[in-house]
Amino acid sequence: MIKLLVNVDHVATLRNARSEGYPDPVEAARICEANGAAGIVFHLREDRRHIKDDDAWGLHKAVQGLLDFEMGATDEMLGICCRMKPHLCTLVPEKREEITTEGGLNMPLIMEDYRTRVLPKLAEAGVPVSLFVEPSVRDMELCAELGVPVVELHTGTYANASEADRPRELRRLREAAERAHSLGIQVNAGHGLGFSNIRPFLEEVPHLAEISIGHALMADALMRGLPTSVSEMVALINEYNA
Ligand SMILES: CC(=O)[C@@H](O)[C@H](O)COP(=O)(O)O
Ligand SMILES: NCC(=O)COP(=O)(O)O
Repeated sequence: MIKLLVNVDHVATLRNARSEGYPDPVEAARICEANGAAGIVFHLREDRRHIKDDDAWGLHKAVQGLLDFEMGATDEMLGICCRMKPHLCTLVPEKREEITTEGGLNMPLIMEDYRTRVLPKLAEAGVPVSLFVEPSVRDMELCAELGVPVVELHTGTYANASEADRPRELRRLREAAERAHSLGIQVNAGHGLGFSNIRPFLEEVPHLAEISIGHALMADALMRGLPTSVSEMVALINEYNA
């Protein structure tokens, strides 16, 4: 059963453009859940460019379904996440100068730090961890070595690929999903997905548990309304759950 989690970061982006206090990401989360989303994702960035700490805590209080807290693995974020105890903490590479997350974690580079500093803190707080990773078989094996229960496959390269390159990107996603599943790891996926590209992805990639969609869904919602965008995306995903 594939679940849709909606990322509400860019409700906060719109609010912050004028600092008027609206639109409210917590209210958006309520609407998403009322229209079939299984949960909510937010990314509390170090620079607080969209979601702020109060939003994060407001979401923690309001969300009835799954809450996925995306973050860079800084000591500050680990402290907040360990206090909050969301359903899932998705660790992502974060760069201040990036416009959005540009890819998955550099697995060989982070192994030692995650093994010794990051994962023990989250384990002690009882927070399940997902690593946002490139769809590569090697990286699935490194995730298994770290003992993480969940991965989120980065779908951004697929989402931005030309028609000619899409089959290759879908193959990489399929092979990574198969390897993660065979290693007993839950397969989530996200970044850059939306109505324009999700069908081939759902057709090709097996073992999906949770899909997170933010920017494209919020852009669609601006034109058609959040209840319509969310309920149509849930219905579309459910075609592949049948
Ligand atoms: C991890 C991921 O792909 C996205 O959720 C990303 O964190 C989005 O960040 P922005 O919302 O800042 O673009
Ligand atoms: N984890 C991916 C996510 O939450 C949403 O990413 P995007 O749809 O905003 O690119």
